[in-house]
Amino acid sequence: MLTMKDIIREGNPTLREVAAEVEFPLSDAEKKIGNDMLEFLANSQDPEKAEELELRGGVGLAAPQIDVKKRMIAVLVPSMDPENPDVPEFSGVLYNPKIVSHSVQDACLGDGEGCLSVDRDVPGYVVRHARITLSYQDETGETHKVRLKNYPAIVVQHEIDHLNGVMFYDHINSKNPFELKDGVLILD
Ligand SMILES: O=CN(O)C[C@@H](CC1CCCC1)C(=O)N1NCCC[C@H]1C(=O)Nc1ccccn1
Ligand code: NI
Repeated sequence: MLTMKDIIREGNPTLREVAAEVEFPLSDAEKKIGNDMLEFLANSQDPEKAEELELRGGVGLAAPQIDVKKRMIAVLVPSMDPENPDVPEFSGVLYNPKIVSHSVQDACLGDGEGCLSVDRDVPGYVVRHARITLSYQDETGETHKVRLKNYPAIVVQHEIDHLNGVMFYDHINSKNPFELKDGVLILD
Protein backbone atom coordinates (compact mmCIF):
# COMPACT_ATOMS: atom_id res chain seq x y z
CA MET A 1 0.00 0.00 0.00
CA LEU A 2 1.09 3.59 -0.52
CA THR A 3 2.83 5.55 2.24
CA MET A 4 4.48 9.00 2.38
CA LYS A 5 7.73 7.62 0.93
CA ASP A 6 5.86 6.99 -2.34
CA ILE A 7 4.90 10.66 -2.64
CA ILE A 8 7.39 12.73 -4.62
CA ARG A 9 8.24 16.22 -3.37
CA GLU A 10 8.72 19.57 -5.07
CA GLY A 11 11.96 19.62 -7.03
CA ASN A 12 11.06 16.33 -8.71
CA PRO A 13 10.52 17.33 -12.38
CA THR A 14 7.50 15.01 -12.68
CA LEU A 15 5.47 17.56 -10.69
CA ARG A 16 6.02 20.09 -13.48
CA GLU A 17 5.09 17.82 -16.39
CA VAL A 18 1.76 17.34 -18.18
CA ALA A 19 0.37 13.86 -17.58
CA ALA A 20 -0.90 11.65 -20.42
CA GLU A 21 -4.52 10.66 -20.99
CA VAL A 22 -5.40 7.15 -19.86
CA GLU A 23 -6.56 4.70 -22.54
CA PHE A 24 -9.43 2.23 -22.00
CA PRO A 25 -9.74 -0.61 -21.20
CA LEU A 26 -7.44 0.08 -18.25
CA SER A 27 -4.58 -2.27 -17.50
CA ASP A 28 -4.73 -4.07 -14.16
CA ALA A 29 -1.80 -1.91 -13.09
CA GLU A 30 -3.75 1.30 -13.80
CA LYS A 31 -6.74 0.00 -11.84
CA LYS A 32 -4.46 -0.94 -8.93
CA ILE A 33 -2.82 2.51 -8.93
CA GLY A 34 -6.24 4.15 -8.72
CA ASN A 35 -7.39 1.91 -5.90
CA ASP A 36 -4.09 2.34 -4.05
CA MET A 37 -4.43 6.13 -4.24
CA LEU A 38 -7.96 6.05 -2.81
CA GLU A 39 -6.86 3.59 -0.11
CA PHE A 40 -4.02 5.97 0.80
CA LEU A 41 -6.53 8.78 1.37
CA ALA A 42 -8.81 6.54 3.46
CA ASN A 43 -5.83 5.39 5.57
CA SER A 44 -4.63 8.97 5.94
CA GLN A 45 -8.01 10.01 7.34
CA ASP A 46 -8.18 7.08 9.78
CA PRO A 47 -6.50 8.25 13.02
CA GLU A 48 -5.10 4.83 13.91
CA LYS A 49 -3.84 3.96 10.41
CA ALA A 50 -2.48 7.48 9.86
CA GLU A 51 -0.47 7.24 13.08
CA GLU A 52 0.67 3.68 12.42
CA LEU A 53 1.73 4.47 8.82
CA GLU A 54 2.85 8.04 9.63
CA LEU A 55 0.59 9.54 6.96
CA ARG A 56 -0.33 13.21 6.54
CA GLY A 57 -4.12 13.43 6.25
CA GLY A 58 -5.14 13.99 2.64
CA VAL A 59 -8.39 14.62 0.75
CA GLY A 60 -6.99 14.23 -2.75
CA LEU A 61 -4.07 12.65 -4.60
CA ALA A 62 -2.98 12.89 -8.24
CA ALA A 63 -0.97 10.14 -9.98
CA PRO A 64 2.00 12.43 -10.75
CA GLN A 65 2.46 12.73 -6.97
CA ILE A 66 3.44 9.07 -6.93
CA ASP A 67 5.56 9.60 -10.05
CA VAL A 68 2.93 8.20 -12.44
CA LYS A 69 2.46 10.58 -15.38
CA LYS A 70 -1.13 9.59 -16.12
CA ARG A 71 -4.32 11.64 -15.91
CA MET A 72 -5.88 9.96 -12.90
CA ILE A 73 -6.77 11.37 -9.49
CA ALA A 74 -8.34 10.09 -6.29
CA VAL A 75 -10.53 12.24 -4.06
CA LEU A 76 -11.98 11.51 -0.65
CA VAL A 77 -13.71 14.61 0.69
CA PRO A 78 -15.09 13.77 4.13
CA SER A 79 -18.66 14.57 5.05
CA MET A 80 -19.28 18.04 6.49
CA ASP A 81 -22.59 16.81 7.86
CA PRO A 82 -22.34 15.61 11.46
CA GLU A 83 -25.69 13.82 10.94
CA ASN A 84 -24.03 11.54 8.34
CA PRO A 85 -20.35 11.54 9.30
CA ASP A 86 -19.57 8.37 7.32
CA VAL A 87 -20.90 9.51 3.94
CA PRO A 88 -18.07 11.29 2.09
CA GLU A 89 -19.10 14.50 0.35
CA PHE A 90 -17.27 13.41 -2.82
CA SER A 91 -15.18 10.29 -3.28
CA GLY A 92 -13.76 8.25 -6.13
CA VAL A 93 -11.00 7.49 -8.61
CA LEU A 94 -11.40 9.78 -11.61
CA TYR A 95 -9.73 9.03 -14.94
CA ASN A 96 -9.15 11.76 -17.54
CA PRO A 97 -10.91 14.37 -15.39
CA LYS A 98 -11.75 17.57 -17.22
CA ILE A 99 -13.42 20.83 -16.23
CA VAL A 100 -15.95 21.34 -19.03
CA SER A 101 -17.44 24.57 -17.64
CA HIS A 102 -17.18 26.74 -14.57
CA SER A 103 -18.76 29.69 -12.76
CA VAL A 104 -17.63 33.22 -13.33
CA GLN A 105 -17.46 33.49 -9.56
CA ASP A 106 -14.19 32.48 -7.92
CA ALA A 107 -13.55 30.97 -4.48
CA CYS A 108 -10.64 30.16 -2.21
CA LEU A 109 -10.06 28.34 1.07
CA GLY A 110 -9.85 30.81 3.94
CA ASP A 111 -6.84 28.94 5.35
CA GLY A 112 -5.04 28.80 2.03
CA GLU A 113 -3.82 25.47 0.64
CA GLY A 114 -1.05 22.97 1.24
CA CYS A 115 0.16 19.96 -0.71
CA LEU A 116 1.47 16.54 0.27
CA SER A 117 4.27 17.14 -2.22
CA VAL A 118 5.25 20.45 -0.56
CA ASP A 119 7.01 20.20 2.81
CA ARG A 120 6.64 23.85 3.72
CA ASP A 121 3.89 26.34 4.42
CA VAL A 122 3.10 28.75 1.58
CA PRO A 123 0.61 31.30 2.91
CA GLY A 124 -1.85 33.05 0.64
CA TYR A 125 -5.21 32.73 -1.04
CA VAL A 126 -5.37 30.20 -3.91
CA VAL A 127 -8.15 31.60 -6.10
CA ARG A 128 -10.08 28.97 -8.04
CA HIS A 129 -13.52 28.58 -9.69
CA ALA A 130 -16.34 28.50 -7.13
CA ARG A 131 -18.35 25.95 -9.15
CA ILE A 132 -17.29 23.54 -11.87
CA THR A 133 -18.86 21.01 -14.19
CA LEU A 134 -16.51 18.03 -14.15
CA SER A 135 -16.36 15.27 -16.72
CA TYR A 136 -14.39 12.09 -15.99
CA GLN A 137 -14.28 8.38 -16.72
CA ASP A 138 -14.61 5.71 -14.04
CA GLU A 139 -12.53 2.55 -14.10
CA THR A 140 -14.99 0.87 -16.52
CA GLY A 141 -14.50 3.76 -18.95
CA GLU A 142 -17.99 5.12 -18.42
CA THR A 143 -18.09 8.90 -18.66
CA HIS A 144 -19.69 10.88 -15.84
CA LYS A 145 -20.55 14.57 -15.68
CA VAL A 146 -21.01 16.14 -12.24
CA ARG A 147 -21.42 19.67 -10.92
CA LEU A 148 -19.30 20.51 -7.87
CA LYS A 149 -19.17 23.59 -5.67
CA ASN A 150 -17.31 24.80 -2.57
CA TYR A 151 -14.75 22.46 -0.97
CA PRO A 152 -15.14 19.47 -3.33
CA ALA A 153 -14.74 21.83 -6.30
CA ILE A 154 -11.54 23.29 -4.78
CA VAL A 155 -10.10 19.83 -4.10
CA VAL A 156 -10.74 18.60 -7.66
CA GLN A 157 -9.17 21.75 -9.15
CA HIS A 158 -6.07 21.26 -6.96
CA GLU A 159 -5.80 17.67 -8.26
CA ILE A 160 -6.37 18.51 -11.93
CA ASP A 161 -3.66 21.19 -11.58
CA HIS A 162 -1.22 18.37 -10.69
CA LEU A 163 -2.05 16.67 -14.01
CA ASN A 164 -0.96 19.88 -15.77
CA GLY A 165 2.25 20.47 -13.77
CA VAL A 166 0.67 23.31 -11.77
CA MET A 167 1.33 23.74 -8.01
CA PHE A 168 -1.11 25.53 -5.68
CA TYR A 169 1.34 28.36 -4.96
CA ASP A 170 1.48 29.21 -8.69
CA HIS A 171 -1.91 30.84 -8.10
CA ILE A 172 -0.83 32.96 -5.10
CA ASN A 173 -0.32 36.67 -5.75
CA SER A 174 3.36 37.08 -4.83
CA LYS A 175 3.00 40.86 -4.33
CA ASN A 176 0.08 40.48 -1.93
CA PRO A 177 -0.71 36.83 -1.10
CA PHE A 178 -3.98 37.75 0.63
CA GLU A 179 -5.23 40.19 -1.95
CA LEU A 180 -8.73 39.37 -3.19
CA LYS A 181 -10.79 40.90 -5.97
CA ASP A 182 -14.43 41.70 -5.21
CA GLY A 183 -16.82 38.77 -5.32
CA VAL A 184 -14.36 36.00 -4.51
CA LEU A 185 -15.99 33.54 -2.11
CA ILE A 186 -13.83 32.74 0.95
CA LEU A 187 -14.55 29.18 2.12
CA ASP A 188 -13.88 28.45 5.80
O1 LIG B 1 -2.74 16.93 -4.37
C1 LIG B 1 -3.19 16.58 -3.28
N1 LIG B 1 -2.62 16.93 -2.13
O2 LIG B 1 -1.46 17.59 -2.19
C2 LIG B 1 -3.24 16.71 -0.83
C3 LIG B 1 -3.91 17.99 -0.34
C4 LIG B 1 -5.10 18.33 -1.21
C5 LIG B 1 -5.93 19.52 -0.69
C6 LIG B 1 -5.14 20.81 -0.42
C7 LIG B 1 -6.13 21.94 -0.66
C8 LIG B 1 -7.24 21.40 -1.49
C9 LIG B 1 -6.97 19.94 -1.73
C10 LIG B 1 -4.32 17.75 1.10
O3 LIG B 1 -5.21 16.95 1.34
N2 LIG B 1 -3.66 18.39 2.12
N3 LIG B 1 -2.68 19.29 1.83
C11 LIG B 1 -1.50 19.32 2.75
C12 LIG B 1 -1.75 18.97 4.15
C13 LIG B 1 -3.20 18.97 4.47
C14 LIG B 1 -3.99 18.13 3.52
C15 LIG B 1 -5.46 18.32 3.80
O4 LIG B 1 -6.05 19.28 3.35
N4 LIG B 1 -5.98 17.34 4.58
C16 LIG B 1 -7.26 17.27 5.04
C17 LIG B 1 -8.19 18.32 4.95
C18 LIG B 1 -9.48 18.11 5.45
C19 LIG B 1 -9.78 16.89 6.02
C20 LIG B 1 -8.81 15.90 6.08
N5 LIG B 1 -7.56 16.11 5.61
NI1 NI C 1 -1.23 18.57 -4.03
